[in-house]
Amino acid sequence: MIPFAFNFYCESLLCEFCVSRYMEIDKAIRESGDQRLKTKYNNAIHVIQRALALYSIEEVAFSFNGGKDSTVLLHLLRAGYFLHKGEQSCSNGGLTNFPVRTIYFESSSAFTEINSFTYDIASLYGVQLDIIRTDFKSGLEALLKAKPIRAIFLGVRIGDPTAVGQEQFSPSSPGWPPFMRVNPILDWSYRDVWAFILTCKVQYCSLYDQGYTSIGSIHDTVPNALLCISDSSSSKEKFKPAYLLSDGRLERAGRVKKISPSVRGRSPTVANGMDIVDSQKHGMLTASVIAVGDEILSGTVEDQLGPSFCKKLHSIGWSVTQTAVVRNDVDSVAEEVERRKSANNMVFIYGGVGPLHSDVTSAGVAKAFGVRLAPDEEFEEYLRHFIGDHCTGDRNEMAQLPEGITELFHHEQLPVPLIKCQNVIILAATNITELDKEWTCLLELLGCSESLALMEPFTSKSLTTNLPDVEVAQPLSKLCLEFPDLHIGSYRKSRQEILIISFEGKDRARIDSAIESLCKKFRAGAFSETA
Ligand SMILES: Cc1cc2nc3c(=O)[nH]c(=O)nc-3n(C[C@H](O)[C@H](O)[C@H](O)COP(=O)(O)O)c2cc1C
Ligand SMILES: Nc1ncnc2c1ncn2[C@@H]1O[C@H](COP(=O)(O)OP(=O)(O)OP(=O)(O)O)[C@@H](O)[C@H]1O
Ligand SMILES: [Mg+2]
Repeated sequence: MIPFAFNFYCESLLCEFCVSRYMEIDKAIRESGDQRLKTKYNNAIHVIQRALALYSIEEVAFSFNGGKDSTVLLHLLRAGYFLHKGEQSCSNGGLTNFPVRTIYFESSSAFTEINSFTYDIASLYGVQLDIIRTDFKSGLEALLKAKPIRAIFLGVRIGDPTAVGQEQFSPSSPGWPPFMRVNPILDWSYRDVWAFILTCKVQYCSLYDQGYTSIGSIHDTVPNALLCISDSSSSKEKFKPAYLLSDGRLERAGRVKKISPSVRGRSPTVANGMDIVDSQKHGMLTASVIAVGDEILSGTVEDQLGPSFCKKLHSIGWSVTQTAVVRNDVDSVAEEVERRKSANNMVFIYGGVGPLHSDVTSAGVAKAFGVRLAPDEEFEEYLRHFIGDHCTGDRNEMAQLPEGITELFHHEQLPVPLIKCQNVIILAATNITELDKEWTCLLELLGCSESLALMEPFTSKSLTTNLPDVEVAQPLSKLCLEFPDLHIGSYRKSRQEILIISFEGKDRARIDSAIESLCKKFRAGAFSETA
């Protein structure tokens, strides 16, 4: 171990010590016989060097939190910076301290071990920490206002739920302050991370020796049960170290799912804190319909599926609370799905399904649920039948589906199964004919289940009147308050034509009472019922 005091000597003596200190990682990797690790290392160093060529040192920052991934990244950045600058900077005496601005979002719900490891490592390697004590978004907003930062290095890896849709260089999401996210270890696996740490013999947080495999906050993280050594004689459970986890895909098994208080303990199909069975009892099930397509937003293509889908849902007694069109962009899809899935019993989404770069719907749904995209063998098998073998390969993007939340529903009329991720159904339809077919299959497959229960149909009546809007407005708003179980709407076909007032609900008697109540407020004959 290099003593902490080394920093002081380094200021004046430098060179050889510094070179060896910065290059010890590079040397360890090159001397190891692990070809895969060498490739991963070279790729990561390449990304770092590219970022350092694109941005000045004042324009980059490193987001460090003492976790294993950011620990790996710290060492890669040290090596990458040295390789980028070459020995010349060492003779300038510039490499004593870690040169990249480093930010740490300190939180009271962090493990004390993580906190102290972060501080210890910072002093050991001369890392000046900028401590931020607000949430990520506002912290970054303030930081970017105060400093010229344009790119931030993160230890995000492809298996992380937050990595969905990201590449090695990914601009921050819409709604976040603008910066480039640089993810040098995006393509590293869990095993690669431990191979690096063990090969280079670098320190890591002690929690990883106690069975923790991925560390969030004290409220959502426990040791990974897969590493538990059952010991019946002792009341205290013991765990093997994190690097012994054989299946890296289960790295997050110790992360307790984040559940919002209103949803805790309820079925995943929840609307406004009321689950589908409650909603059914009250005779109202709600859905949202989301279309994904830049071409709809630019007006190049008219969305015909949305209105048709609303009619179909309405015909089985469901209430559509919202339709939306979003861009072909993972974050836009994720944001909309996240909002809609907790406010409705079901969400239906179409567009952006397929193998093209713009087909991001599955990724957006995965991100909304905080899970990753993973290859789905069953789905791949269907695709193979449908498209042929040329669609498969190492990375058949189309066969990647949100992990752990996806159910496939196959119907003989459909070439590929319908995809359901908890209360979100992804439709592959691209035109009305395909939608009609998918809808028929959906009803056959799910019409008897809670997911798409057939509800009592809506019934409606309309009145027309010559009365001016101003006269009708107030009594009509009062009526809406008196009959909250009805949809009472009013519209005209043009400014010159008569006003139409529509009443819709599930109980015809209630509609009749509402009409009677409105008519009573005006002279006889003011309204006439339309057919
Ligand atoms: C420096 C930094 C930048 C981030 N940028 C984004 C972003 O652009 N978009 C986004 O959705 N989340 C962003 N996040 C949030 C992370 O994706 C993720 O939500 C966060 O690390 C919490 O992860 P956890 O839920 O696993 O604890 C950022 C976080 C950090 C620290
Ligand atoms: N509190 C934080 N402060 C600064 N950066 C953070 C913070 N939380 C997350 N990050 C950034 O996001 C990255 C991904 O976080 P994540 O929790 O997936 O990885 P990790 O903490 O490095 O390792 P582990 O998966 O074992 O927890 C981190 O490597 C770091 O760059
Ligand atoms: Mg972590």
